[in-house]
This record gives sequence, C-alpha cells and structure tokens, in this order.
Amino acid sequence: MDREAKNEKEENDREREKGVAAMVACYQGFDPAAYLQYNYMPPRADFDRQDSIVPWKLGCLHRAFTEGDVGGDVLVDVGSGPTLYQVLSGCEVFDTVFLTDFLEVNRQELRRWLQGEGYSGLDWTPYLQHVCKLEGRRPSAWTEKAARLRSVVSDILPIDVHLPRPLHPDSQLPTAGADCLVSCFCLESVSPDLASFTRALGHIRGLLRPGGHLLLIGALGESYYMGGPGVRIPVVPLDEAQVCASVRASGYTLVRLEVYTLPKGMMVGVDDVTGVFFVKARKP
Ligand SMILES: C[S@@+](CC[C@H](N)C(=O)[O-])C[C@H]1O[C@@H](n2cnc3c(N)ncnc32)[C@H](O)[C@@H]1O
Ligand SMILES: O=S(=O)(c1ccc2c(c1)CN[C@@H](CF)C2)N1CCSCC1
Repeated sequence: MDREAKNEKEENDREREKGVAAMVACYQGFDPAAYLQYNYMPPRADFDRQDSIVPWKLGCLHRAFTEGDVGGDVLVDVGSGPTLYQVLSGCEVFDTVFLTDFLEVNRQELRRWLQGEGYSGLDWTPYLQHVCKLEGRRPSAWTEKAARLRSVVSDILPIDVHLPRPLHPDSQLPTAGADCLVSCFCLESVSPDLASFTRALGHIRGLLRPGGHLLLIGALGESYYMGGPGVRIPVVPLDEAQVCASVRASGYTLVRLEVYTLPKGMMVGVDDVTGVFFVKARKP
C-alpha cells in the first residue's frame, strides 16, 4: 500500500472510530423503561388489529424458526435490549439461548425478568400468548413458554457489534459458532453510517457456524429514535435495496426479505420509522 493510500486508510479509520464513539455517547442516556413504553406498550403495540406491526413481526419470526431449515443447539440474540419477543419462537427450537447487549442497564432488565422476582418492566404476557396461538397452543400455555424461555437462556452477555469479535472470548459459544443469530432493530440503530452497518453484519457473521442462519428485523427509512426522555439516537436510514446489498456484501446468502409499511397512525414522534424489514439469510 503506497503512502497516500495508507494515509487515506488511517484517516478513514479515525473517522470511523469517531462515529462509533459518538454513538456510544448517545447510548449513555438509554432508558430501558422509556424505550419499552415507546415501542412495546399500547397504543403503539396493538395485537387486536390484524394489520398491526406486532403480529407481523412475531409471525415472521415464527415462520422462520419453524419452517424446517433452522435448527441446532445454540441461538444468539444480538443487541437484545430490554426485550424478549425476539426469542419467543426460537426458545422452542434451541436448547441454549444467549441474550446480549452493549449496556448493563439492559442486561440487568433481562436478568430481572428471567429471575421472575421483582420484575417491574413490561408485561410480556400478550406477546407470549400470541406466539402460543401461532404455535397452535392454547393461550394459557404462555406460562409454559415463559418457563421454557427461562430454562434455555444460558447467559446474558456484553456485546459490541463494532468489534471484529463482538463477544468476549470467554463467552462459552461453541468453537464452530452459533447455529442461528437473531437481531432486531440493533445494527442500524448503533451504526453511524451504512458502511458501519455493513461491517457490523460481517462482524456478527463470525459468530455463526457455516450453514447457520441470520434472522434480522430492522427499521426502514428511520433517521432517529428516542431512547429515553430527551435522548435522541441517530439511525442509519435504510431502504430495501440497501438492506439486501449489505446482507450480501457481508457474506450471507439472502433467503428472503419481507417488508411491512407502517400505517400513518403509527407515527407518534418517538422515531421517524416508515417501515420494517425482515431478512432470513444463511452463512454459506
Ligand atoms: C433499538 S435497541 C433494539 C432493542 C431490541 N433488540 C428490540 O428489538 O427492540 C438497540 C440496542 O442496541 C444496543 N447497542 C448499542 N450499541 C451497541 C453495540 N455497539 N453493539 C451491540 N449492541 C449495541 C443498545 O443497548 C440497545 O439495546
Ligand atoms: O415493532 S415496531 O415496528 C418497532 C419496534 C422497535 C423499534 C422501532 C419499531 C423503530 N425504532 C427502533 C429504534 F431502533 C426501535 N413498532 C413500531 C410501530 S408500533 C409498535 C412498535
């Protein structure tokens, strides 16, 4: 590499590090309780309307986990935040589930739910009941599903998708890698730009075994969201073509893309999301 190219690469690396550091600073104000209220409680989180985003998301995950090509022992949820909906179908398929997040406040929120004692966060019962319905079980089986989830979560780990190795080496992941990754509203919400989003996809690919699957849910057209009162967090605005190109450029085979367009009434000022994508991809 000649001197000019070396200087340009060093400048690009410095810019990238500054962007990531700025994102870390934004997340210091993240408020799990507020985030759950903004996105996972009524009226935004509505199960009654068939065209609501929540049944759509849970349906995408249910189909992806149960259509026969996804399996193995280990499922990793990348950037869990304070939420659990993303593993309610997967917990029936995998015997070992790792939840992960960058922030201790989120890992603590998840621990509180898993321990069952003194949890004062979101009531996940409607989500558990809905997934039981998708599985053809009676809604009252939600207590069994909650117990199943508590039994298969092996650990709640720190993660940083901007690192080439996002998990600490002691994380007890199998040497060959996880059998499946799920990640929801994380990569585009923690990356300063599209190149960083694509790089992060490549970093988490290293957590997967060859032949393993990535199930990715994310925001389309979103440029910011409120991570708490007065906590405005920038988001990489993505369109469908960019999502597909980044998935392929980071080394996955795209199995399918599904898209949900938000009805106008869903725009309530906590973000400017216009749609949601679901990607099923495979590591060759
Ligand atoms: C918009 S929230 C998504 C939470 C949840 N997965 C959901 O579906 O709502 C983004 C999450 O990414 C986490 N995060 C922030 N920086 C990160 C990083 N560098 N690597 C991995 N996760 C990060 C945040 O702590 C937050 O929980
Ligand atoms: O499930 S959602 O599509 C959803 C759920 C979570 C998020 C967003 C959207 C958009 N901003 C993200 C910031 F990263 C977080 N949904 C938006 C409509 S109302 C119910 C929640």
